[in-house]
Amino acid sequence: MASTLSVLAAFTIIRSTFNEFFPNEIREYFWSLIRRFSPEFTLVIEESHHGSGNHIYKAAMAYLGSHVLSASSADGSLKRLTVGKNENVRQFTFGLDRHSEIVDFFHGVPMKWKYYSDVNTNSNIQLTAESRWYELSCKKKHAEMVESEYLPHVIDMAKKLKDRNRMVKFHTIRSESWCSKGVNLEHPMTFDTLAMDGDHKKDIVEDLDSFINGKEYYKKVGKVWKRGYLLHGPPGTGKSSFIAAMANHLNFDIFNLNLSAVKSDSSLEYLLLHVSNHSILVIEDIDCTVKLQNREAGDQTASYPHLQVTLSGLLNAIDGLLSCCGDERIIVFTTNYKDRIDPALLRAGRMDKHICLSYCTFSTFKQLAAIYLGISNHDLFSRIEKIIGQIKVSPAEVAGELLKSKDSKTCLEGLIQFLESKESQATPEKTKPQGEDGNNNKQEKGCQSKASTKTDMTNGDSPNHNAITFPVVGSNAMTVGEYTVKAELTPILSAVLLKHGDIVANSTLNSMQCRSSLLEIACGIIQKLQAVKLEGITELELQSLLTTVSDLESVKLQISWLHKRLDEIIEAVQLVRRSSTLKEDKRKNLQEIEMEKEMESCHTEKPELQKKSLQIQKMKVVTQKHSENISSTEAKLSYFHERSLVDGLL
Ligand SMILES: Nc1ncnc2c1ncn2[C@@H]1O[C@H](COP(=O)(O)OP(=O)(O)OP(=O)(O)O)[C@@H](O)[C@H]1O
Repeated sequence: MASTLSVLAAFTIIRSTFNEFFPNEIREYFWSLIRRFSPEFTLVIEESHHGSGNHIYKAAMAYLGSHVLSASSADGSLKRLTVGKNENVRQFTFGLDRHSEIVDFFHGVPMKWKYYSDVNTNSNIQLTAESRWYELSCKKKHAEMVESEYLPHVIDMAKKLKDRNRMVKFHTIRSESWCSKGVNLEHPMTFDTLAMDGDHKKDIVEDLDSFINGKEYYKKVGKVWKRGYLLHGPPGTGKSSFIAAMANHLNFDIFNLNLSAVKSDSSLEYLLLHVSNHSILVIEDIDCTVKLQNREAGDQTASYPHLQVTLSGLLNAIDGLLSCCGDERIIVFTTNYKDRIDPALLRAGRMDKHICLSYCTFSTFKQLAAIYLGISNHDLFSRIEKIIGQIKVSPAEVAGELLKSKDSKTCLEGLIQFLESKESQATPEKTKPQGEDGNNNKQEKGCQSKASTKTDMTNGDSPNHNAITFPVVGSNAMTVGEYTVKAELTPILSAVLLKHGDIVANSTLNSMQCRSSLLEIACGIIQKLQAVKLEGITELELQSLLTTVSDLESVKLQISWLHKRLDEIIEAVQLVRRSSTLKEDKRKNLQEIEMEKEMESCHTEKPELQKKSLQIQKMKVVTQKHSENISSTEAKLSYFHERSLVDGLL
């Protein structure tokens, strides 16, 4: 290589001396003669090609940029390099300086690259334009290899280098189209810092890698190059963190699609059509953002009539448009309730991988301790192991405790206290809701949730509110058909029997007295819901009602419709809480932005200014996300604000 370069250097000197003494026409003639008899051939790769950007030029720039630094330090022949960086890349990018040369070896064949630029001045219109080009030279006998192998290799490598170095962007929608630029996603989560049980992490990373390296495979088997992931599990178990880790691993942009802000199926199609390649399309809380409730569970439209995107609209958009107008795309759905999603959405080919992120096990805790505290063992671990297996605590809660101090012992003691207080707050076995997150009575299928006997009720409800009394058949009883219930409940019972048929007909209890009591309890729940507004009932009260409904279902009372409605109301109550937290966060953020702006005006030094602007930008993004979440939450809540809690049930 050294000798090749010294020959090249000598050749350059002769060439420039020659250029000084002879006019242009003679020089041109001379070089054309040389070229005719030369064993070499040269490709000129100009910056623009037929009036538009030349992809090969751009690829050469990126490809050579990755070689120049090592070439210059290897033999010192390259004395001048260009270097640069902007907000769209992670690392410095290097390049060949004007009239510099580099030799790249491909299958042992030297490929000579030289970079040129020239300024052309048009004196008539006083316009100057710089033209830039690369010249790639090699022996004529390798011309075919250059075309069929080397240039594709340069393009392929350039793409990989570019993908590796680009900043991951986060895109959101505004007024039903994607915000134009997206913001840099500088989320630090990676698969190394994400705690997960067992070998799941390894499997997932392998799955992602085989997906991005699978272009040829997908082509061969005639499949569109896309993959769907369903992330399910209770709040705070790392679903969003998982998406960030995915984006960082693949260096893919995230397109966060808030379906409740999309007004129609055709708007959805438009949005999906404008998601770029090499990206992750995220649809969070899929179970409650569109009319996608499990079709088998009954009428969907009654539940959330304000939502516009339909299940078939979503299926069409995913299968139709994504299939033919994009490449290398990942689509991620998240939900806290997998069993509420229609099976059509979950089938392989749409959601290829279902990943459950569940409550913290001892193994997850140990990973968090290693990540947050840098320890793999401690005397206090055995106490934590004992409690953590008994309660439902999310990794987010554990991580929060581990962040409180830099001292491991203090953190672990704090965590033990926290776990113990959760354990003591939990509702007793008899009234516990059975759902995975303690808020939903259904156990998530396919999710390794812990066999917990406790529930997390952190909404400040007093345990006394749990005591709901039901009417008992007494002297003021009246009959409806064969059943006798308290007089005030007869209108409800009549309406129930009319709308849902004889819901007690299949009950395992045979006596009319028992059956009447079951009906009376069910009607009592409806009466209770009729009498209150969303704000007038606590989550704990609702959980208690739900437990009763489950008991009634266990003796085959057909009231899945009531169960479903209670689930929805509980979710709405949680949304109310979430909405007020978001509003508070947003308020604080806006305050902080104002303060940062003031401080920005006090800083005159450029780096400080940039830092402040960056902080403000980040906070604006968070605030924007909060606003979107608040409006989607309010949209969901408006249904219950405008109606009775039992609207449509009777
Ligand atoms: N598995 C995990 N490993 C490491 N950290 C975690 C994990 N799960 C949660 N965390 C921590 O908790 C925080 C909140 O978690 P995250 O937002 O990812 O949960 P989520 O499941 O998306 O919650 P939600 O359903 O409420 O949106 C994260 O920023 C992270 O610090």
